[in-house]
Amino acid sequence: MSQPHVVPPPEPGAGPVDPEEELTRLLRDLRTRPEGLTGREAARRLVIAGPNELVRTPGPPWWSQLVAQLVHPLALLLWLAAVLAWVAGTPPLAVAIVAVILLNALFAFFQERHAERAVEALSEYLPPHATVLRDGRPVRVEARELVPGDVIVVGEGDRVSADTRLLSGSVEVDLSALNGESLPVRRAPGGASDVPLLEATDLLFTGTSCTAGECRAVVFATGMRTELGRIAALSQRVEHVPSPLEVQVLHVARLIAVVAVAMGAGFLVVGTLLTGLSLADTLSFAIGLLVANVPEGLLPTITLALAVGVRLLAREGALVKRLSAVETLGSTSVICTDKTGTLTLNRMRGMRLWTGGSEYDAGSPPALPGGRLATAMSCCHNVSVDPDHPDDQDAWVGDPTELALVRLATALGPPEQSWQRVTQFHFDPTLRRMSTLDRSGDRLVLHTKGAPEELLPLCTRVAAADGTDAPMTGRDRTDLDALVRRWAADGLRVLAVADRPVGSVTGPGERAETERDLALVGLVGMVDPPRPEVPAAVARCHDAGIRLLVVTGDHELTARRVAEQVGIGAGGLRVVGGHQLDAMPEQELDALLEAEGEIVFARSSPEAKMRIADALQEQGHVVAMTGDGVNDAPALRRADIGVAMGLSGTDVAREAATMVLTDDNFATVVSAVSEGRRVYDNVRKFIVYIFAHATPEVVPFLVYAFAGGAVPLPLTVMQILAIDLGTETLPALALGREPAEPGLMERPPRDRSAGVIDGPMLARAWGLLGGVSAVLVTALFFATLLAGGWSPGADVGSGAMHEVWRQATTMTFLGIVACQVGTAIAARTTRASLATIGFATNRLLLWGILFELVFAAAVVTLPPLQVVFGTARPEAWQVAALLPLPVLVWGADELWRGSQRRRERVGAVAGRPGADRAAVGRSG
Ligand SMILES: Nc1ncnc2c1ncn2[C@@H]1O[C@H](COP(=O)(O)OP(=O)(O)OP(=O)(O)O)[C@@H](O)[C@H]1O
Repeated sequence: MSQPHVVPPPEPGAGPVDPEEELTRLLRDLRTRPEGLTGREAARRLVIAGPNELVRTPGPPWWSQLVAQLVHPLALLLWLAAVLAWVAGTPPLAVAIVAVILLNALFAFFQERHAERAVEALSEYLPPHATVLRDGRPVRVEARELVPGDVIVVGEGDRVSADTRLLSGSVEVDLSALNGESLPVRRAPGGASDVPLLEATDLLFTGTSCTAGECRAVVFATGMRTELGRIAALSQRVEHVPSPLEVQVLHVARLIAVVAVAMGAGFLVVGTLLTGLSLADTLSFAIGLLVANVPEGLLPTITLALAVGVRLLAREGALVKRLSAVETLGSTSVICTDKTGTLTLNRMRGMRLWTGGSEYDAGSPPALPGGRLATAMSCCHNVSVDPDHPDDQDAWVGDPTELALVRLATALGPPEQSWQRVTQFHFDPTLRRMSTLDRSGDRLVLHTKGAPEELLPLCTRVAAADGTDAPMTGRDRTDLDALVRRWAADGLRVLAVADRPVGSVTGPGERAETERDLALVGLVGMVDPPRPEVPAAVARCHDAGIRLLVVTGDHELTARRVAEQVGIGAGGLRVVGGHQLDAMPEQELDALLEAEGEIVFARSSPEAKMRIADALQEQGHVVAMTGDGVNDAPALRRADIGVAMGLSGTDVAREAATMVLTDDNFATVVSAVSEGRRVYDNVRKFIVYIFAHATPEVVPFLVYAFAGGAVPLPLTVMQILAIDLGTETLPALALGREPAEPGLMERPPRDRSAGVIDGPMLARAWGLLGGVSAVLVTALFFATLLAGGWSPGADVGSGAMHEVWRQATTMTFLGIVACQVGTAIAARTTRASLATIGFATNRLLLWGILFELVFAAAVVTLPPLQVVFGTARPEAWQVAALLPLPVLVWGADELWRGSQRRRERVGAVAGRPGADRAAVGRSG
């Protein structure tokens, strides 16, 4: 025999526990019983043993994160600029650039920490839960409250929250979290004890999940004393994986940096050869171009915008696990949703009843005390009833379908005998039925319920009103079929209920052998009303060009009716049955999915979800897929956005999903898509804003360079720094918080392959906004020079002309600031007019602009800053000349957007709404 595996004592003073010792000894060592602990004892142990939590391994220290910000490629470029400035004999400039690098790194560092915390905080919204016996009763507690000695109940889809030894029942578990092995293994009490701990067949470990079955197990280790805790190197930190958006922007930023370097180097040549400037002058000038073009704050600002999106989504009931999911959500083009609980309320109520050959209204059921239907319904379920208040139906906990059946059974009248469960065959979503084997005295009866299509073929007899069985004839089958279809067409979920006396107990492996030769005892039709908010959410999807597919386990007609009730398939609805889909070749499925209209996939299996997701993705769609069961996990992983249900979903599905809905509501998926679109739009808005300054900063330089010495330098490098890293920062951040633009959910989804930065957007930023600004500030520069008596070629190096030149560069600086105010207001919308969104709807931006103005005023009026930035106090007429600038820049853009909207309307009238709207939606 191998060494016993000894787990450290659960509490000080107690002896070590060997989880594989004989069960009674283990229970004694843990000072517990198969009925578990009392609530008071558990509370006491919690204080001593501490919460059942894994201590997180710390990530890299804060300073290493900060250093990383100092050495990323764009920062290295700035370091290069600083060195060049030093070499060129302009130490103040070098110092200024180093200051910029440091400030920039700090800014990025704090933004990223902020973003990380936003994602980490999500785990607090969704604490794992466990069902534990306390005072002999199953209660649901947070997993952190489990203590050694607790007896927990583990069911299908649950994540195991502590290291435990099985007491009763049997389960299949997925150990992949511990050993990477993805095939589920069976665990049951008993078994050899001389195997490695992880292979013991009667132990369950933290982090594994139950894929089938149900069991009770006693906790022998919690928190860091568990196997998972011991392998504590398993870091649980949320890693920041750059989102596709960030990667794209990084590429563009690098490209721009290369262009900036090329421009700087080019200017070095042009400047020295053509204009006869000194090398030092051209060098500092080239540095200016470089600094002007490098989009320093862009990446951290995007990360922050995504993190803010994550937090807002959490408030709306959608917990997103990855930052990048926010942007993917925005491009969702197909939502595959299940029906029960997502489109409907998942509040089942029995409506109709068929038994003994007659149909009844379930509201006034026949009194059938001891009837076989009532007996079967009250035996075949996993609803838990509070033993102290068995009649309090509101306190019953369980699957809504089963709750409805148990309530109906109670209304029909209590069974004559009391029944004890011997074993059960769990509800299997592929077989669509469940059975229990129950004993009453020496009678052993199998009770089965499930989808009629699955159960009726297994029935050979029908129970008559007097309780006797008659053979099921072909005629019976036709009539029953018609009845099921009639009820389903009214939107009812129909379940068939059957029984069979059994000779002897069979093992769980013999399901097919046991579930046969059944007698049908009744049919039940249940209603599950649609959620009131769903029709509006469906309409929003349709406006937004998002297609909806219902993938449900329910009957075709039931699913069709519910889909129609909420407006799915208003423009054509096709219903595909499970068998039909299974037999469908891939090309046919592709053709079906490519065709117009919406589809209900009824009686579908979890595997079907995978097929559908795959086919849609291959067609270039971005697919959001909802699911709640264990078997849904692969499809949830496969979809672009796997959406699990927080309330009714299993732990396994929640883990596989990218997004968890805390309210299980379809409408929340749609809100999340809208939030994703908003965040993506806002990222584009601040890119437009940040890029727009490049033209007015570069053009004056080019004028200077190509004037061959006749025109003095219109803007100093220090002034460029004051704009890029001073005045402009807060408005850019504020644009990331812009509210959703009208029409956000009325345009088609973004093309999966469309870049965040595209031609039209650059044309708007550099050409329109930047171009107008460049003309205006250059005019202002010349106007100031000419008003001061300057003539081309005049020496501005000293004397009165030097003062005039300082004023002129100050006006270029202030002109760019004023134009950027106009740009910020223009960039707030991509298509809509300012009037439709309202001037004051982004308060943060107004504060940002105020900061910008105060900062600029300080730079030109405070003497120490005047020295640093080479500025002069402007005169009154010059300040007055700045006032129209924001209006002119914004006005030009407003006119352009107006013309775009007109074109779009014309396009819509011409019958090409999609194409044109898509183009406009993409243009910056
Ligand atoms: N607890 C149960 N016992 C027996 N049969 C059930 C039970 N729950 C559901 N069924 C049957 O199995 C069918 C499929 O159920 P399943 O839970 O897989 O899908 P669903 O909840 O109807 O659909 P959706 O995938 O839209 O949530 C149901 O239509 C019903 O006939």
